[in-house]
Amino acid sequence: MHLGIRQFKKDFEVMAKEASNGDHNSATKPPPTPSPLRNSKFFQSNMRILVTGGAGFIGSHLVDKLMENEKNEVIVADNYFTGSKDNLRKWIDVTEPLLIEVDQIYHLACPASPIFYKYNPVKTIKTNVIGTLNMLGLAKRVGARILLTSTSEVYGDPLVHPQDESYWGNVNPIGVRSCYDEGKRVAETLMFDYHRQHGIEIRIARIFNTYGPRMNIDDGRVVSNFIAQALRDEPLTVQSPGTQTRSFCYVSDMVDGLVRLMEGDNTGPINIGNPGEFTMIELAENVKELINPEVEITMVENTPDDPRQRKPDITKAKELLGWEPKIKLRDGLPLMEEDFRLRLDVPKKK
Ligand SMILES: NC(=O)c1ccc[n+]([C@@H]2O[C@H](COP(=O)([O-])OP(=O)(O)OC[C@H]3O[C@@H](n4cnc5c(N)ncnc54)[C@H](O)[C@@H]3O)[C@@H](O)[C@H]2O)c1
Ligand SMILES: O=c1ccn([C@@H]2O[C@H](COP(=O)(O)OP(=O)(O)O[C@H]3OC[C@@H](O)[C@H](O)[C@H]3O)[C@@H](O)[C@H]2O)c(=O)[nH]1
Repeated sequence: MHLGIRQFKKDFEVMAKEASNGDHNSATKPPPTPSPLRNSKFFQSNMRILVTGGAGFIGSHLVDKLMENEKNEVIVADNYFTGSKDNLRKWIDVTEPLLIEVDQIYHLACPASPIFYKYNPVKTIKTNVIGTLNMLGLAKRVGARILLTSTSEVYGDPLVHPQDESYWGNVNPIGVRSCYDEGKRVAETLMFDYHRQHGIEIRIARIFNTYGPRMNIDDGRVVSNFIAQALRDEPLTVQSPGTQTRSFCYVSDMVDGLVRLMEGDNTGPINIGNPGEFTMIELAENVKELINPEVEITMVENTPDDPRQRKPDITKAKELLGWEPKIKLRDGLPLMEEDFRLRLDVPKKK
């Protein structure tokens, strides 16, 4: 039986007080001893897992998956900037004081939609840098394994195609996206420095564009925009030139990949994404055909530094995790449509 989910509204600046980083330790320090609680009878049968950003889109699906295992106890830390309590409502059945001893940390907290991460860029970079530092401090203190959800945006506007993990990227360090992409690059650096210096068990997933039910209707990312527009009979806004590409992964495939990475033996970074690549015009045409053949497609202005191409090389994920995505874009879009129809109250025409 699971003990229920403990959920608290938390910001990493507050969390700083709880997680001692202990940066005075030298490079020769042996790995930290896992929390002694791990060996107790109770905790052998119960894995305690912290999910930061667990009220968000990917995070809440990950929580659902982790809660399928009745021995797991899941704790969520989220400040509800882009996440919502509704995403977790079915799990909130127990309110207890927070146990800050955990075995695993899935560190997702960070706004992911460009509109939201650019809204308060200083906060975005603080979340990525200070937030990750604090979670690493917590991992170090309790001996937990920590997984960071990094991003394909670490490759910037890539000059190598498709992108494999050895590519160092082409990122504008002073651009409007850098709070996010440079923020995630520093987060990766911190993960590896804590691993090398303090022996922390780390996992890094480089997530490529993920879509599915529960995305915020007005999240601003392309798949949710197009589906909401198609259902509202509004033109699909393709940002120019429309030939830029993305590769879209369905959320259940993503969550499966994240759990495999956490449970496996490889630190990563490992690309997790679906290599099916589409231009934004092709995506709009697919949404039009599948959801609303009457809807218009219109070309609008783009934002600065928009990557022109993006497609994961997933050789590493296949070989090291035995993972590959199962759900094609044309099968995933109708699943998301169903969820958006319910939330927008637009029934399917007969
Ligand atoms: N969805 C994608 O396509 C994608 C692609 C690459 C990487 N990622 C990464 O995966 C993670 C989850 O993405 P998502 O799509 O679920 O985004 P999301 O915006 O739906 O979820 C992010 C969650 O983090 C919370 N959060 C933000 N700042 C916080 C802070 N300072 N303290 C506590 N909580 C905070 C938000 O309230 C939200 O619940 C992010 O780290 C993102 O960078 C996502
Ligand atoms: O209405 C829209 C929105 C977006 N777009 C285009 O669609 C493409 C994808 O844009 P999105 O805003 O969905 O997302 P991006 O690919 O730019 O960034 C994404 O990928 C990396 C992740 O870390 C981020 O979470 C996510 O924001 C871009 O080329 C953008 O110009 C449209 O054509 N129309």
